[in-house]
Amino acid sequence: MNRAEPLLSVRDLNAWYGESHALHGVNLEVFKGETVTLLGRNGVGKTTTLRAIMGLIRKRTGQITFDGKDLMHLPLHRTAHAGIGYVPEERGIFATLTVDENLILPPVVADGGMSVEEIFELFPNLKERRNSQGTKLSGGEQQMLAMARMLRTGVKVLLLDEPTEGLAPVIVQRIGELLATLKKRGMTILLVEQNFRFASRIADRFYLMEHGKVMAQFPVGELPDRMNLLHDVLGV
Ligand SMILES: Nc1ncnc2c1ncn2[C@@H]1O[C@H](COP(=O)(O)OP(=O)(O)OP(=O)(O)O)[C@@H](O)[C@H]1O
Repeated sequence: MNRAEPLLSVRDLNAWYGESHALHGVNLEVFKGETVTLLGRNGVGKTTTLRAIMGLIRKRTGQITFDGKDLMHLPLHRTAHAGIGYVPEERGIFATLTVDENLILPPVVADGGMSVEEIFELFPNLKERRNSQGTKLSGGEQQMLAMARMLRTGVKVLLLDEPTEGLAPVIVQRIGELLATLKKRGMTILLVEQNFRFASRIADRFYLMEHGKVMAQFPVGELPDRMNLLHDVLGV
């Protein structure tokens, strides 16, 4: 795959919750090794975009291509197997299982995933807590575990929904460092983030969403020129 061919491509994506039309033709692309952030106010459709890519919203139209595969026509259980790791906002840690058990539960979908020992090198705090139950973890530890367990599976892209939400600044910084390390290791990341300062430090490119569609996109280098727009749209 070369730079001209995106790893993930979304074209004219529409999605509905019952009769409620939530996405109105989203277009976006993520290239291999990029960190791309979806920005936008509450309710503009960022989470819905991730869920529609994963196939968790079945009432959808448009085209979604990942690593050369057409995701629109895959059954739900095949989407994760195609190599996309989704970390939802609510994190989805199994409360009654230990850190170790949570880590080994998701099935390996492709070669190239990290071993549990490699994961513990990257997340030493999880190693210390390896026998603790999910319920006993702090919010930051749960977020790290939710990300860490995807790394074992060999996924090629991570879809992360607001990984810093509700976390203390020092933990937010730690998550930023982890994402930078994953990026150095070649991981491709599509991030939904309300914390603009956090996103501006780690993203290569931004998509700004409004009313269920992308209203602007720009690389990190254009951030200074886009601050007025971001101020108007996001209030930052
Ligand atoms: N389960 C649902 N049923 C019906 N409508 C929904 C559902 N989830 C979201 N919506 C609606 O779809 C629209 C897009 O919501 P979405 O959660 O994708 O926005 P968002 O940009 O991720 O915002 P937030 O940061 O608040 O999650 C909103 O109008 C929301 O009210």
